Amino acid sequence: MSDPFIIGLTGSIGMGKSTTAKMFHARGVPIWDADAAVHRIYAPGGFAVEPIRAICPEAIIDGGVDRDALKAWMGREPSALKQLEQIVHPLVAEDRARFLKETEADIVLLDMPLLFEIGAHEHVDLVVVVSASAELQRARVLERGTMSEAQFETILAKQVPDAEKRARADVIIPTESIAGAETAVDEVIAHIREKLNA
Ligand SMILES: CC(C)(COP(=O)(O)OP(=O)(O)OC[C@H]1O[C@@H](n2cnc3c(N)ncnc32)[C@H](O)[C@@H]1O)[C@@H](O)C(=O)NCCC(=O)NCCS
Ligand SMILES: Nc1ncnc2c1ncn2[C@@H]1O[C@H](COP(=O)(O)OP(=O)(O)OP(=O)(O)O)[C@@H](O)[C@H]1O
Repeated sequence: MSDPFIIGLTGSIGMGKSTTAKMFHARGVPIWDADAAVHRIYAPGGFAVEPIRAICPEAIIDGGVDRDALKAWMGREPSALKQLEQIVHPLVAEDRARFLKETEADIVLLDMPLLFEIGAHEHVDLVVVVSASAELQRARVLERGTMSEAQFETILAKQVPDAEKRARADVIIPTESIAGAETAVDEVIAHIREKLNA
């Protein structure tokens, strides 16, 4: 089996990556989801549990990494996110490499919030960015009720700005509406299939 065509899907927090990734999945494109990989390594027995215990023992609850405890730690320790990333990112990269090695599909999609930040855009065949207005983004994230405004700002400040992501994208998928995003997803898949069959 030859290497798959790799779509790198990214977008800032709350811009609609997961929703758009599901649209690709519904059209037969297998998905690797970076946030889901973090959930796997944070679960009881996961690869991140012991390394995180070493830097923040109170974040380990019932054998797994507790996100609320991590967020509380981030609130009082400015270097917390950086320390976490040093543990999490290499483990997530290993998870991604396993997925790419094992897949038999001709097209796959990597759903990666930090595609540009970690330089992974250089290893994909097409960079797809989901984007909507900053107002819609903020409203959607705060509506979820899982993050405070301050936590949203901390994460946002760490991410490559939306305008820069748009400028670096091969394709932008607008996520103001479901129908608009679905049309754009159909176009992306048709374009790739055309290229693969040429
Ligand atoms: C900060 C934490 C505790 C927040 O957990 P919570 O369940 O509330 O949110 P969730 O994990 O769903 O993240 C929401 C979104 O925040 C953004 N985000 C998360 N971590 C980071 C980061 N280190 N840098 C920039 N953006 C980030 C992503 O867009 C993500 O989709 C959690 O995201 C975490 O442990 N992050 C560190 C690990 C990491 O770097 N993950 C990024 C993907 S590899
Ligand atoms: N095309 C769309 N049309 C309308 N609403 C959308 C669209 N895409 C996403 N949404 C809504 O926006 C919110 C955020 O979407 P989603 O969870 O997919 O974003 P995300 O980029 O994966 O977020 P995060 O980076 O925080 O993990 C959700 O409430 C979702 O229903």
